[in-house]
Amino acid sequence: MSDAPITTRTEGEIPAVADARAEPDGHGVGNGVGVGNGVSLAKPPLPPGDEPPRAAVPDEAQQEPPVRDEPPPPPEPSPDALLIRRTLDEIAPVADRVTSYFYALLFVYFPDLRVLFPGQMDVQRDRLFKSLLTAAEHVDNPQKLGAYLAQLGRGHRKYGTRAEYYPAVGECLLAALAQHATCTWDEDTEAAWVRAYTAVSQIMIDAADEDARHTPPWWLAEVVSHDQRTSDIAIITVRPDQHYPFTPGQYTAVETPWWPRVWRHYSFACAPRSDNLLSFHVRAVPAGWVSGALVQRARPGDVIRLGPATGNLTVDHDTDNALLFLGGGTGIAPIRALVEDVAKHTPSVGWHRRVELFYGARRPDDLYDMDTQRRWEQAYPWLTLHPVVGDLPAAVGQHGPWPGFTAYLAGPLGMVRSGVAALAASGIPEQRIHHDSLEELLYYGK
Ligand SMILES: NC(=O)C1=CN([C@@H]2O[C@H](COP(=O)(O)OP(=O)(O)OC[C@H]3O[C@@H](n4cnc5c(N)ncnc54)[C@H](O)[C@@H]3O)[C@@H](O)[C@H]2O)C=CC1
Repeated sequence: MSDAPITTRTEGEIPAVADARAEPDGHGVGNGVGVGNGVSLAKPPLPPGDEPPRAAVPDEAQQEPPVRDEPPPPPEPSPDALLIRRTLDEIAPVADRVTSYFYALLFVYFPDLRVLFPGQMDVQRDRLFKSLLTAAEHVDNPQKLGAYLAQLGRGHRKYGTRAEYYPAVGECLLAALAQHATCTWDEDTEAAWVRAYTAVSQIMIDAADEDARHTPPWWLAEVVSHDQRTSDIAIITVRPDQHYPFTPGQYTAVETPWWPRVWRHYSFACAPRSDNLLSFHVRAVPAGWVSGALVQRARPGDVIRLGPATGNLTVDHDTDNALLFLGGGTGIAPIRALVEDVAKHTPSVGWHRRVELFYGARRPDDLYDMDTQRRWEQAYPWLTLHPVVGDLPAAVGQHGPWPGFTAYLAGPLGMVRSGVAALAASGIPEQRIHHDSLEELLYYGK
């Protein structure tokens, strides 16, 4: 690999992230279908997967014509799901107004709950309401929904959420919906929402209770180093106050002492280390409360809070597919963790797994992590590094096709979106393209 980064032509500005109502991706809650009797969730449908293996047949010509393994049609939505979606369709054009009304009700009728929310109700406010709606919308997809809600319930422990708060939130949610879905709201709809909300909150409460048996709601972590890489990017290393379990590729929520109750997500930039230290790559973005504080203010000795690790951007070590890693800007952080993870699983001699690593930035100076990657390139014969200045997905597409590869992407939402399209076009099936939930990426690192 030559030292010179690949430079791709960008036609004018790279399109800004536009769609603030991104669909959840495969790691999210999926495509709600099925039953939904309110308090218990239905048996999961069979998971979609690769084409199932066909039995060996000595002479196919003598057999019955083979039955093609078509995916089964999605089950019919339940009556409750239909009613819930009807409400959601009606409120979609006025979602902002419904959100404001919901919080106004919550804080007027339950003022004690105000302290759970940050002073600035920007991102957090959107997230709570979106999560509620997402969960309600997908109440029929028990397998993915169950995992999503359990994660949500566990994640809420760091906010100080308690079981007794759920009815208050539910009451205000339904009142806000009833007030704005005037054409479709009726007794049956209300009953469907009550059943859905009861089921959703019970899963969250149970998951939080179970988690509380063995895990703290948050971790305190002392900053041990602050390495300013560019005027707006820093690599921050922290020491949690107790063992912090996570898998390479995951992320966590971070709160700084300067903006209490404002939590933002950052990926771990390392695999678990024997000294228990964790590192994060942070770019201070405009109007970024937490990112600005971490880059401009945090210094060794400061103490931040961490939520539990979450996310599914993890490498499967039971297969030996070649790996294609795409890290855009500070999105290189989880990719770093994944490369360390692969290195740990790679014997020093003999078998190895091929890794193609694309690392992109808008300007050469923004390739702030080249030192580490050059070291890797020299140490790991199985790794090929492709630094890219400019449009990363276009560069990856130009180097393709990539049949047989499994891909991992991390970076700006627009890059991940167009990266997925470029990889799909270059021969990688959708189920082998991994990235964090697009909805989550909206709130990353702000
Ligand atoms: N798990 C994840 O996916 C992680 C995501 N991030 C996110 O990554 C982002 C990194 O931002 P910066 O460092 O400012 O990166 P950046 O804006 O400098 O872009 C990095 C690379 O992505 C390309 N790119 C950017 N927007 C694009 C678009 N719309 N279409 C195609 N290519 C595009 C750029 O050309 C460049 O090669 C942050 O938004 C952060 O929140 C950060 C860490 C982990």
